[in-house]
Amino acid sequence: MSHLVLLRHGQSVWNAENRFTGWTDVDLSPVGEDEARQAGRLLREEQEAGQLDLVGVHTSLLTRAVRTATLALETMGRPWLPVRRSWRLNERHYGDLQGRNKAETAERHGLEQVQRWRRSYDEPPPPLDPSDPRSGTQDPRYRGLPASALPRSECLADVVRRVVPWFEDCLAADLAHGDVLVVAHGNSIRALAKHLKGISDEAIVDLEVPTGVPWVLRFGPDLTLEEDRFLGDPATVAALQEAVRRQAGG
Ligand SMILES: O=C(O)[C@@H](CO)OP(=O)(O)O
Repeated sequence: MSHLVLLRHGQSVWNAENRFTGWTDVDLSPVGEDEARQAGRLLREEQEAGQLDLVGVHTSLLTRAVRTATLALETMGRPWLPVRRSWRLNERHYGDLQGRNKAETAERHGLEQVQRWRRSYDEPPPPLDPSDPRSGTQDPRYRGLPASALPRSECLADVVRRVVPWFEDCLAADLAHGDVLVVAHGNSIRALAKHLKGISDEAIVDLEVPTGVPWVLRFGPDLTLEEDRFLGDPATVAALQEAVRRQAGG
């Protein structure tokens, strides 16, 4: 038996400003730092109850996930756990929407269109021009990647295509040895959950992941998913999910 904990980073500065973020490297807000520590406290309780024994951690290459992992591990009392990072866990690239306010974008393009860009499985937002200063082509963290691999916009299906090979090559082997924490982003976690829980292209539209709430998946032999639960009060988690759903309005 092993556990996979999926943790969306704490609230970022742009989450607080209700702006599309994607691959933009935005730091945690003070609220997000608190959420990361609270996630660490919940994980420590699981650990003390004998329900969790982390052997490793994975994060994306984005600062908000890196710092959330650090704060949570310090609070758990396991700052020494080995950590690996991959661009494949990055947030979905939000193309030309990156930096724009979600509610203002809905006023401009209509709520229905914005919700399709946010949640449909296969409709990517308008792409970013490679010459746009918001493009990551000069970012040293991606220097190992060919420029053609850097997305200019992604739909959730694109994220599934980059996350599933990472799960199979990297994470599945780790889970054979024990419990693993993955600190990533709303849409990379939705992509992973889609794969692990066999959620359909239609039903994935309804899955929302709140910031800073650990989501524990328990696997049996042969990586069969046996149970999954968010840590914390269910009504609070449901209210946080609803708030994410309504970020563009409605
Ligand atoms: O802006 C983003 O990168 C994501 C996560 O914050 O937004 P959304 O939840 O709208 O997909």
